[in-house]
Amino acid sequence: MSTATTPLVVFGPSGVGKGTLIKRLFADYPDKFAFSVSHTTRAPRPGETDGKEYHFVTQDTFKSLLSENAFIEHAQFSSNFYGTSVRAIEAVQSTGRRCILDIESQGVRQVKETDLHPVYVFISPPSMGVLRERLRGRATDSEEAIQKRLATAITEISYAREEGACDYIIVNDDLDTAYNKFRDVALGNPIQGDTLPPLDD
Ligand SMILES: Nc1ncnc2c1ncn2[C@@H]1O[C@H](COP(=O)(O)OP(=O)(O)OP(=O)(O)O)[C@@H](O)[C@H]1O
Repeated sequence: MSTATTPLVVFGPSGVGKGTLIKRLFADYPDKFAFSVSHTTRAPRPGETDGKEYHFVTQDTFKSLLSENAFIEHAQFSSNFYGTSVRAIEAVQSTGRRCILDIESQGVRQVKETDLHPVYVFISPPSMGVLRERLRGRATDSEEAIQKRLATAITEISYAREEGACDYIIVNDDLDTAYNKFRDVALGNPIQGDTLPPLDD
């Protein structure tokens, strides 16, 4: 299968730099990569267009799509449902682009049950201390929200330690070094992956 048809799943704790890496990839290769458009039951925010940021659907529609196995992964955040449909991935593939999925380990586990067979990349922080500093430096969350994200980070990291959880581990310490590795994986070039740091600090 060519890389244009094999999706790339990117996961890792919140604040590790997934968005930073993906944004740079999209900027460098605007015609090669894209996110799929997810479904959500949450209301559109001002400026959001149906089919662009999300496919906005009702709870009933979401449930019927779910029962038709339309989603390769889905999750609930507060009272809203979010899901990635097979068709949304196919829509990206039909443009000749590689589909990038930025999801949590809960979603990764679900994708593993499907016949999608993507490439899985785990983005690791160099240490828990650095992750904490990045979350604080981003200054988008309260200290309480940061503590919650750090607790969730433990779940993400312990999943990455499981046998066969990921094809590649990239430690996002120096951004350019991590990006070069990430770009190579995204372009379908094999890399020497990193080993997971102890992350016991
Ligand atoms: N290698 C790096 N060195 C220093 N700072 C970095 C590095 N990579 C990312 N950052 C910074 O860390 C912060 C978190 O990055 P980012 O928002 O991309 O994380 P994320 O994994 O996408 O988080 P979320 O899952 O919550 O969206 C940002 O302020 C970003 O600029």
